[in-house]
Amino acid sequence: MKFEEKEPIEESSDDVVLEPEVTHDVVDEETKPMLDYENIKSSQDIEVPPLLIDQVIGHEESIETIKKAAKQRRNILLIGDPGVGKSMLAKGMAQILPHESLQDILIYPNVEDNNHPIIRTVPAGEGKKIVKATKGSARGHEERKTLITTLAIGGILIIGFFYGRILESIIAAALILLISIQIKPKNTTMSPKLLVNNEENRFAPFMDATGAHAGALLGDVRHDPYQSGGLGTPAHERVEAGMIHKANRGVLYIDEIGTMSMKTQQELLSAMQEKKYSITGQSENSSGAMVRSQAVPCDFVLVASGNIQVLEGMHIAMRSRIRGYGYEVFMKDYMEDTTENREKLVQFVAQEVKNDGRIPHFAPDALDEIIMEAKRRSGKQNALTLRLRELGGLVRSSGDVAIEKGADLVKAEHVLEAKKFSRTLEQQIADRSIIQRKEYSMVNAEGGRVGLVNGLAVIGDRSGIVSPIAAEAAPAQSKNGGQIIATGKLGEIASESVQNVSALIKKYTNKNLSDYDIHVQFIQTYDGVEGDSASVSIATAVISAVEEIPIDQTVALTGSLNVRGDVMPIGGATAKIEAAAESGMKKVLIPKSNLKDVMIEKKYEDMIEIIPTETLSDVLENILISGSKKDQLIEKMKSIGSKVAEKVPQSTINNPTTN
Ligand SMILES: Nc1ncnc2c1ncn2[C@@H]1O[C@H](COP(=O)(O)OP(=O)(O)OP(=O)(O)O)[C@@H](O)[C@H]1O
Repeated sequence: MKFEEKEPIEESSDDVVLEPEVTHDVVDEETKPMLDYENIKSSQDIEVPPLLIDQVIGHEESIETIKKAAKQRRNILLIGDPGVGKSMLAKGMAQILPHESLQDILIYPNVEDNNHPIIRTVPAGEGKKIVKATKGSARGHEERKTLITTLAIGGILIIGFFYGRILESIIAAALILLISIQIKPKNTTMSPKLLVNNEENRFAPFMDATGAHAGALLGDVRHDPYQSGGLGTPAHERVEAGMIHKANRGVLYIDEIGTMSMKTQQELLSAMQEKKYSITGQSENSSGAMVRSQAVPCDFVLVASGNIQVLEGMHIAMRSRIRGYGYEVFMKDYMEDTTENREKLVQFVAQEVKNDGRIPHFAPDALDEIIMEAKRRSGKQNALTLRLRELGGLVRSSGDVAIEKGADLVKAEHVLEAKKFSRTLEQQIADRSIIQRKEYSMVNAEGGRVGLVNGLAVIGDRSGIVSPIAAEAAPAQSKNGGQIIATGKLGEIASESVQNVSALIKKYTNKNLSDYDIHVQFIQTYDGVEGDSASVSIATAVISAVEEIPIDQTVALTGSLNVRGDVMPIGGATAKIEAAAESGMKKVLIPKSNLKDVMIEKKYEDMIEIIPTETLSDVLENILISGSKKDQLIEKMKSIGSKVAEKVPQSTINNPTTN
């Protein structure tokens, strides 16, 4: 890794203009800057590329595909997590589509069939001129008509007064006025409406149709209550273009396309196929439904996006169309932690500051802090998160703190303060639950207890929580064998875990779980707690209950157990370890394969010992309180384990899969 190979600060510090102040409690590398900031005093010195596509960070392959697609005008399906830059890529694509061929779309009345207005396309910028010219000449006619009418009425009234025929002259004047209102110069009724105007567009249009209803997407015709007697607004004046038409020769972007109704997707599909789509009133009860324009061009590139579940709600033909005439792109949620990518993150900060326009630029120590946060949020040792919308939130709130403190530049301390108060809801719930649990002594951080284990879970994206699990084993009540009774919100997971470990328990303890009724309870669980990583904890609690060996309450644990007793990797290792430390635990057992993901804050390093585990026997050895029962159990497990290892080649044993 380039970063690992970087020289330590001692050797390069002479060259650093602004040396990062180390006033904070970040992980390991706090004593050396994350980057060599030799030539920059702050993020202000970083050049922000003018084109949006060049501002997208960490998605080089996706950008390549987008560029290729833009050249050939292909459709794109972007699948990825929220906030990784899907809509940014789509906007960027619009900027690189050829814009010389943009068109304005005009709609004209149809003298032969009023309800079937005529469509005409002209080069961008011409539309407005045409409308202006016809409106100008119509205005001239109108003015002449008003002048003639005024003169005629005035003349009649004067003659009437002169000859003493006042009543007759007023009636005649009123008649002339009525006739004049009814007569519309041909130019007024025939002047077109500019349906789509691309006059001032420097780039191909980008239309975000996310959540748009059918009318907004496909176009609509307004209702007109005064249709009879020629008093109503002419049909062509009531026609409104849809986003598909405004996106003509540009990009139509739809996020979460799977949530769109099948009917609308079907219509969208036919618009994509035909590249033109007539506008009609979307409401059946409206007079607009009688109007149907000539086909309006809608030659757009579709960029659809969403997370992987979006595919379920997507019309099969729509997906096939994208596959056949475009590309599917799966976007990454992290990038490798290299010097180059760290530099890109600095560029990202510069972009966010520029786009926000209200916050100061970032000093090198604050940039370091952002890079460190990107590392932590990735949840992996050698990675940087690409969920940049959320990281952008931290950039903005750090800027707000700096402004509040009257600082010219954002410093590391401002980022650290922003991190404290811009915690997610889940983090706040986790914090509060730790305090609450301490207050009510719900988490045991001392002594030994049979059947009670301090499991660890994650709520939301990255907030750890200690989740105690209690198990009780009683002789089976039914002749047909024991039951697994799991209470709490994770009942299903508990049952599955107990079933999975029953073979192991039989093997290691010679006890048949079907002779027992096993009660498992997740104490005080919250909605949204993920439970995959609870299986090691459940197995430990059950074995402790069955064998009556107490569990060390100063130890917390996490890990996923397979049916052979191997401890498999889990997610959110860092958050879980930090939660265990916050709750007063002295040790934490984590899967060995997760060691590389651990990036706990410095302050926790002395608070808790991290013990890697590979097998259930490693776990039990470290968590059960010593005594003859424990020694017997561990010995047995080890002897069985070594027999298995002798029979099965090592390569087949160590074949972990991620849960
Ligand atoms: N890869 C990236 N490079 C630079 N900035 C990014 C990137 N990803 C996200 N951002 C920042 O986050 C903001 C939001 O990103 P964007 O709207 O493109 O995300 P998204 O993937 O479309 O999210 P969602 O699916 O929730 O709509 C962008 O405007 C930009 O400021």
